Amino acid sequence: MKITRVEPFILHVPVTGSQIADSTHSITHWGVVGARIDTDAGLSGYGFTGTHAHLPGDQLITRCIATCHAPLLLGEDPREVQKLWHKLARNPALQWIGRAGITTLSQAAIDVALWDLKAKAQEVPLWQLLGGPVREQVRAYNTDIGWLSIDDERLVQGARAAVEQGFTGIKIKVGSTVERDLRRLALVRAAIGPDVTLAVDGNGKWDLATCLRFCRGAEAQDVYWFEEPLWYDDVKGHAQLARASRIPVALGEQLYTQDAFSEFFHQQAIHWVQPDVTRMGGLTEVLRVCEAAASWRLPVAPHAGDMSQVHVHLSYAHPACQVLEYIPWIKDCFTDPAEVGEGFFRRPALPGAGTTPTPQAWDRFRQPVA
Ligand SMILES: O=C(NO)[C@H](O)[C@H](O)[C@H](O)CO
Ligand SMILES: [Mg+2]
Repeated sequence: MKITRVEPFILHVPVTGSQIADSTHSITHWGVVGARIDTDAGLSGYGFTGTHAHLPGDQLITRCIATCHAPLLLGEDPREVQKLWHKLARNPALQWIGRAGITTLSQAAIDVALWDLKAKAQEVPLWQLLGGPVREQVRAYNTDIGWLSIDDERLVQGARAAVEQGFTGIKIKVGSTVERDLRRLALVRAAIGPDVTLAVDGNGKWDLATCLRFCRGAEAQDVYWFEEPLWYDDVKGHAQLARASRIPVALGEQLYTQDAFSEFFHQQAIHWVQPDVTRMGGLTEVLRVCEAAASWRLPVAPHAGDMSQVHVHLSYAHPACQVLEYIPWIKDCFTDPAEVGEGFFRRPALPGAGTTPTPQAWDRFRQPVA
């Protein structure tokens, strides 16, 4: 099988309620920035990275796909995923301009498209290609009810509704003021009861002193994990927080390489590992991180930069994965949506990686790739 064409694409898909915010970002659409890879066997694979739908930035990624990565792929066998991952990631000219950033987001779209092709060629869902299911169910936790843009009353209503729908895990955003965030945390804990896991996510906003103050007040609410409490690259700060607080530290959605995770492992600065195929140059590097997490006996909760379209396959197939984020913004854009029923992700049925857009989504949400 040979790669005959690589076509970049951009979809901008509205978020729930037309606008959401965390401590750092406020967005109206999710950017699905990807590549369709065609082959001489008549199969096409799709992969994408996730952005905040900033079109000029998305077009930088698609230009990287079209002019830097695509020429390295034409004529290659798409099933040789490891070889092609290294060919792109270690291309001297591209490595020189970006070992982490736009080049890895561009490569993420391509690597996932290759895994999609590989699974389609074997006519199996990706979880089967990865070794088959290691669990009967993949537990979901709902992030989409916990945005900072949601007022207290609707926050409590949404949390209750999620529990009524069967969710056994919830995550709410923090990073506004400690007082406001502790108040909201207590309201949600009171609303959902003691048995639903309740995580918080700061998206890297606060400094260590603020995190310590928040954690002192939050410990009474049995917080499942404190996600991205500090700046993404601050390994020593996370290590200090992990030692000073009894709330587990989670991070990873902003890390690009296995080496970045390795530093957090070695400094014991992480309890929950949250890699993301849309940031790490694809599934190939995320699999390395899952193996490393397993060797450190740390649980994995993949981040939903893909809105769990691909990570639901990973979570069924990799023993280190324990729970998966649910954000439903883009699921209906795909022929095999990442769906949750009674608190658990449905096991995907179709061949591939869950990344094939529907014709309706393709027509409705396409943006110009410049
Ligand atoms: O942190 C996250 N999940 O854990 C979300 O991906 C971000 O909040 C969204 O991208 C909006 O910025
Ligand atoms: Mg997060």
